[in-house]
Parts: sequence; structure tokens; C-alpha cells
Amino acid sequence: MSDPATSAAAGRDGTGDDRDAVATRNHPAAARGDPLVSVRDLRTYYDERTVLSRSPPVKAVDGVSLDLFEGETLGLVGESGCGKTTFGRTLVGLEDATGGTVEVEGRDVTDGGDADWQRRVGMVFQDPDESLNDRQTVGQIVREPLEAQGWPRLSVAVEGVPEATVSGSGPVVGGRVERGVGATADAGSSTGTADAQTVTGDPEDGPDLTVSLGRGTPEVSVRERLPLTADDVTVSVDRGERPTVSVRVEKSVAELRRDRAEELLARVGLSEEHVRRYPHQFSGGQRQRVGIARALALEPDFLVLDEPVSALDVSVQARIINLLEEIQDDLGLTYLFIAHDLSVVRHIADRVAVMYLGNVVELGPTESVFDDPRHPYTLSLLSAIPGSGSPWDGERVTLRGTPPSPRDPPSGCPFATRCPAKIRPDDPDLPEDTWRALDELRVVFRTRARSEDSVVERARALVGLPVDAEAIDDAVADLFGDGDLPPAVAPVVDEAVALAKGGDDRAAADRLREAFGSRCDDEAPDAYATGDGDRESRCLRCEDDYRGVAETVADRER
Ligand SMILES: Nc1ncnc2c1ncn2[C@@H]1O[C@H](COP(=O)(O)OP(=O)(O)OP(=O)(O)O)[C@@H](O)[C@H]1O
Repeated sequence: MSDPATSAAAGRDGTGDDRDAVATRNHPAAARGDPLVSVRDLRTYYDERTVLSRSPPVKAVDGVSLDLFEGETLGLVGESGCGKTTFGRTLVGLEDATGGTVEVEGRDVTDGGDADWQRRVGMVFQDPDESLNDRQTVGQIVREPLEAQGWPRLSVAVEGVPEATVSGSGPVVGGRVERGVGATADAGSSTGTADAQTVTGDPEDGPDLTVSLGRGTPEVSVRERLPLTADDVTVSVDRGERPTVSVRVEKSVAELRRDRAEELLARVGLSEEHVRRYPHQFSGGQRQRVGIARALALEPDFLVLDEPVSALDVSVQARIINLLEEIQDDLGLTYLFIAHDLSVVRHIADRVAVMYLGNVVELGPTESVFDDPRHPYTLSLLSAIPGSGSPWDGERVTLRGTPPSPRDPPSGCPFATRCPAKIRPDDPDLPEDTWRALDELRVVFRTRARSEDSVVERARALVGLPVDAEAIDDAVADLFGDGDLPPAVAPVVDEAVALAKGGDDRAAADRLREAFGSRCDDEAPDAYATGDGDRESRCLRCEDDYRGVAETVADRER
């Protein structure tokens, strides 16, 4: 796997020209305040049951709890299908949560219907080809969210009087403006002037327009980042006990949207002339820039970046990552950065969450997790990156088999069926190879139990004939070889094999679990605090009684 950060730092032509190099990341998010987003026990299941199909739901996200802090980048990594995209989509309201909560600054937004949150989140998708409509110009694509949300609705604050009525035309939100909590002077006091008022409209990021009423001509100031200047705004005042302030914006809504789209395209490194072009006229990197501009349209606070550079060439990846970092620094955004490429995540993320089968199994500051993984799944992912710098100096840890189906996850630790550091029971005392073979045989029975039998197999089972007996014998021979099984093992394996040949694979798996199962098969681990308390790992090996993950895996892999 190539490392875009390293490749780019060397310069495209290998001269060391670092124009495209990714700058070193050092985020202040480590000094965390209150979370922006708090996720608790979030579950998102895809239930496709119909009258004809009774398969259980896909538990794509199955009990995730974590916080996202303002201004940080949280990397989310894990194998394909572990639920990363579904998690991101649920946070932005594109999927309905089955259970649990998503809170933003303490407000429950789980049901996706919170209009304020809808404006404050954006998503950048992996494949710009699929996410951009080829029949729209780039200008239309970027304007689309503005149109959908009725942007702009300009809020107005009036300074210098305790109360005022604002009447507006076009995009100005009118209404009554009262002295707000932020007022520094009491209207009834001898000084008699209030300095600040609550704002009509949506004051989330402060007022868009501020009108200062003194004795002379009213003064107007415009919030930064709006495609407006004070010259575009005309104000007239009807003075009285409560003045009426009429605010008129001289640009039309359509003009404001066009200007905003141009500004956004400039922000992502495209130019005015690109507005009228179509996505197919751009390179992959440029199309992703368009996707980013669109995600920024409504001035979000939080972006879900779903594999934003995976579909791009390595040199282009570095430039897009630089752009995302610049934008984050300028606008103070919070990112959830979904990726399967750990080198990219190591570079961009302040903290990393490792996901497996719908669960976050490890979470912590990126460097700390990379230097000292405390979950065996994280260890196995890191062992696959050459030169990852992690203290793991052994061979790549190859996991057995494939992840269990999210329709039928294991009942204990979700990783137990593949874990290279699985806790072994004290009794019986068996060699590691035998434990591993027993675990794998259980996986064989579980997989068979899950898969749809062919019509012939079902018919054979119905009339009591052995089911696919040869395949079962082959599996046992492959796993245990030709030698004799240890006395503590042989009778149980024979029993399980007989159950499977009788057509009951689930009972066969259960028999092995009953005789040789460990805590990991029965207990879904809680999140244990590790590191300096700023990390967590869902692995029972975090308990004091057990050897550490890396030591155990090193021993077993030897
Ligand atoms: N709309 C859907 N309907 C049914 N199942 C779905 C749907 N979307 C995703 N899934 C399933 O949910 C599980 C999690 O998928 P998801 O795309 O969230 O994983 P991922 O980690 O993002 O994978 P990838 O890296 O391949 O995108 C997978 O088993 C997937 O097949």
C-alpha cells in the first residue's frame, strides 16, 4: 500500500520539491473541551425482511459510543463492511438510527429531523463520479444545497437601542429585536444605551448584518464569508420609542447564490470559469474539489469525509488532504475521516477509532494507538503496514477466515472468532495449535449453519441422510492433521462431527463452545480505559490478570 504522505513529501518528480507535501499535523484538539457530537450506543440495522425473506437484519452499526470534539479530526478505520459508512451516514441523518442517541451540544438530533443540525453537517463521498450529477453544471451542483435549504436567510442585529423592529426585503429575516443576554448596559440605567441585541433569524454564527444606530447615519457591517459588502445593503430608520429598521439587500437571492458558489469554488482551488462546466470535464481530483465545495455550501461545523481520497492517484491524494486541512484550520471544522488506508489516517487524524463488525473496538490519540495498540484487531491492521513504526516487529498477523456476518454476530466479543490473542481456558491444557484448530472448526460449523443449504442437502437432512459428510471429514483432517487428537479433545470433536453430519451444524458449534469456549465467547467486553485514561479498548485482555495483547500474539505467532 503506498503512503501518499511520504510519496508527496518527496515531490512528484523525486526532487524533494515539496509544493504538494502534506504539512505535519499538530492539532490543538488534544486540549478538548465539551464534545460537539456525542454518540451513545448507536445502532443502525438494515432490516430487509419481507414476506418472502426472513433473514435477520444487518447490524451495520451495533452499539457505538464516542465523542467528537470541536476542531478535531477523528479517523475511523476498519475492514470493508465493518460499518464505517453507515456510521457516518447515520450521524448526518442519511440513515435512520435503530437505537441509541446522537447529541449535538447536548441536543438530541438522532432522528435526523433537526433543521439546524442538517445545515451544520456535510458529507464528502468516496467516489466523486457517483456523487456528482453529470447533467448539472458545477455551479448548479454547488448551489443545490443553498437552494434546498432556502439560503440565504440573513439575520440582523441592531446596536445602539434597546429594542427595534426589523423589516426586511428579500433574504433578510425581519422581526422584533430585543435587548439580549449579551447586553452590557441596562436600558433603564443612567447610561441608557444597550450595546448588543439578540438577533432576528438564525444567530448560530452571529448576526449576518449588524446595523448600528447612533444619532447620525446608521452604519452597517456584514459578517465575514458572506458574498456581500456594506455597499450592497441599504438601511432606513423610522425612529420612535422602538425604531423600525428597514434593511434592503441590493443583490437578488439568485445573485447571492451564484456569488457564493463562485467563492466556494475558489476556496477549493477552482476558478470562476469552472462554474459552467460539467463534472465529466474535470479530473478526479477536481471533481472531489467540487464535492468538497458543495459540502461547505451551508457553512457546516462538521464534515463526514467518507474515503475522500481513496479513488484518487497518490499525488492528487496529498493535495486534497492538504486542502482539507487548510479548510479545517480556516473554518474551525470538525472532521470524521473514514478510511481504510491507515497511513492517511495516521497523518490526518488527531484520534483514531477502530471499527470491527459494527463496534468501535479501540479509540484513542492516533500516535498512541499506532505506537501501542491495545486491541488485537488494531494490532493485526497495523502489522500489515510495512514500516508503520509500531513496536510490533513480528510478521504480519493474518486473521483467520472472514469477519462473521453482521446478520449473525457472535454473542460474546465480536472479534473472538478471529482473535489471535483470544483468552484460553485454563483447563484443558492444550497446545496453541490445537486451540486454534478447535476455534477454526467452530467457525466452519457456524458458517455452515448460516449458509443456505442447497435443496439436495435440505432433502437429505429431512430424510435423515448424512449431510455433506465428506466436506466435514476434510475440514477436520485439514485442521488437525492425521495424528491422534489429544484425549481431552477427541471425544468432543467426534460428537460435534456427528451432530454436523446429522444436519445440525449449530449444535455442533455449540458443543465445541461448551467444551472449549472461553470468556471471549461469552462476554461482550466493555470499553476499558487504557493509556493515560485517554484511550479505550474493548478487549478483556485489558484486565490486569491477563498478558498484554502484543506479548500474547508475539508468543503465539512464533
Ligand atoms: N442499504 C443497505 N442495505 C442493506 N445492507 C447494507 C446497506 N448498506 C450497507 N449495508 C451492509 O451493512 C454493512 C456495513 O456496510 P458499510 O458500507 O457501512 O461498511 P464500510 O465499513 O463502510 O464498508 P466499505 O469500506 O466497503 O464502504 C455491510 O454488511 C453492508 O453490506
